[in-house]
Amino acid sequence: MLFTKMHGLGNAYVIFNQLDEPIANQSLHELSKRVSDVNFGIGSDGIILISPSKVADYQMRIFNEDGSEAKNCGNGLRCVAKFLYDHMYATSRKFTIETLGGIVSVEVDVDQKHKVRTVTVDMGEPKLLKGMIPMLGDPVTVTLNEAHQFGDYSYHITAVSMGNPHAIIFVDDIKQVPLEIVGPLIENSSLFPERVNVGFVQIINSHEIDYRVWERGSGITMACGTGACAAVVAATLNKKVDKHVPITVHLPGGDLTISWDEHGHVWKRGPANYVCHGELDVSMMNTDINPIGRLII
Ligand SMILES: N[C@@H](CCC[C@H](N)C(=O)O)C(=O)O
Repeated sequence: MLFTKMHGLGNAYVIFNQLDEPIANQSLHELSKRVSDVNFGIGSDGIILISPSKVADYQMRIFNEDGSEAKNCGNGLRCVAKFLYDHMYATSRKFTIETLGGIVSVEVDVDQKHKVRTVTVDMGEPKLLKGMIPMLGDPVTVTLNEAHQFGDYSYHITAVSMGNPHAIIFVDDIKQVPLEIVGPLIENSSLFPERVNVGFVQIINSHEIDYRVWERGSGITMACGTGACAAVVAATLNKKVDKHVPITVHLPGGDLTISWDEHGHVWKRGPANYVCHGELDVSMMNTDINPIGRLII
């Protein structure tokens, strides 16, 4: 099985391209757990599969490090767009990608050698109703700065779905947040029947925020694209940043530019990068031995 490891601001995914040949029949949940393992696998925050689509130009599926499948992945979309354009599957700079969370449009920006530099994604409209997150409570109400207790910690939550669920919490000092403790507490809270991604936001000024994330199914990551979008939506709803202007989101892995426009769509622009291409020995995946990626650098 050929693979490409890529990252969006340090949020790393092992990508399997099924456009020419489907990968061997096996549990994708198990594959993701094994491949993502940093000691016995390749090491990543999850895996992504690119396949043909009946309703868009391409299809993307994403599995977290713990093997669970997610409906969307903002950083993964930029990686997939770069892969498709650089490898000449996509011949136009604009194309569409189907995710379980809906169809998104991407537009690549290329350098002089015609390689993708940054990708802009129309992430669509955020969903705010509790029933759409999903979150316990009246399904037709919005969770806006709502107080909740998680073990010893009390936080005010704004809930936003970007195809996948995010709980956004504003704090004065993001560095003081014990993310490895409160992340899993909130992720697995009974408030969120499908678990939740947990993002902490510190407002820098009206067009700049700091954001740290605990991802559902992957833990602390260097960046989360859908989470950055959710953070800007939550900051706008809570009147903490300017409306309809580009907001710079500083993440541990780098910056993203997010705009929530007057038509209700969230736009995300940022880079995507390669780590390596390699070959995974499928026969080893069918035994108890953990997979080994043979890297072709
Ligand atoms: N890192 C991703 C989100 C990946 C899925 C997420 N952990 C979930 O389970 O919803 C991004 O960049 O958006």
